Amino acid sequence: MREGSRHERHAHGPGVQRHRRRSRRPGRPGPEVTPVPDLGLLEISDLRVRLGRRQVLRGVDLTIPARGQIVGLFGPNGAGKTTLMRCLVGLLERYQGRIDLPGGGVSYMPDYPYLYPFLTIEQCEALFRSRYEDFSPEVARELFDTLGLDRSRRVGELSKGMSEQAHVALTFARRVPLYVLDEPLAAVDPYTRGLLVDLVRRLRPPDSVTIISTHIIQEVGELFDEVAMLLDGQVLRHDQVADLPAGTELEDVYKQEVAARWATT
Ligand SMILES: Nc1ncnc2c1ncn2[C@@H]1O[C@H](COP(=O)(O)OP(=O)(O)OP(=O)(O)O)[C@@H](O)[C@H]1O
Repeated sequence: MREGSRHERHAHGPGVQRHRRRSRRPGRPGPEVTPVPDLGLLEISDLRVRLGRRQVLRGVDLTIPARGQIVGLFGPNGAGKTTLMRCLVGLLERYQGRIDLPGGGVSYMPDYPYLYPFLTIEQCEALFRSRYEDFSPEVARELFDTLGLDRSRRVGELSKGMSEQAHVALTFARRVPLYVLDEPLAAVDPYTRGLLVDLVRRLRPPDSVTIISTHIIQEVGELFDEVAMLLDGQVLRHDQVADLPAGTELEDVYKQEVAARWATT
């Protein structure tokens, strides 16, 4: 939990400019109007990050309205996925450009385990509950029950895949408009991956955005509504999965794009 706390503290740091929802005040009765959905928006404009002597992000532009969709973030090793995610959650504040997030909090799962190994899952759950007002014990219970994770077991005793499941479940048990998960499924077995995918689809808030970085493109292709491909610190392409030609294999698209880009540089 130690890292989670740190992340959350920084997730609202000064580097992140937030898009705020307008509050609605009761007014005089007026003409009947169809309410316009007050959707949040994730908007990244010309994001640039330098780490040491390396220009890691070189002008990332990405706009995603928060409509409950799941966005897959792909890209070869070193493309800048983790760096981009760290900017989004406020862990990396030294950047140029602009980030507007849907107001209301971020639930982040980094690419390494952070739960205290000496706590049971149940105790981790209690910690989340006391730490985050937006934590839903009902959603947590449904996630853990469906996954079949024994909540009385200590985190340190779990297998790698089980530990990943526990991290993912706790991440999604929070009710926030933005979920950011850095390679959450690498060690989870294919059957449970399917279960998790279904759970996330069913349980995510309808006006949220979920961003998941992964190298397992083929198997979880059906998970994503959108895919953004990052290469050399820039967004190479951003597609709605529904707009891709029928039968398109995401992995093939991705490999062709990377090969084409690297052939010209
Ligand atoms: N602290 C740092 N100092 C200098 N360079 C860094 C630092 N952290 C990351 N980098 C560099 O930034 C680039 C992007 O790294 P990042 O971890 O964002 O890539 P990634 O797309 O998440 O890669 P992977 O798929 O391997 O996880 C890499 O070239 C990496 O070496």
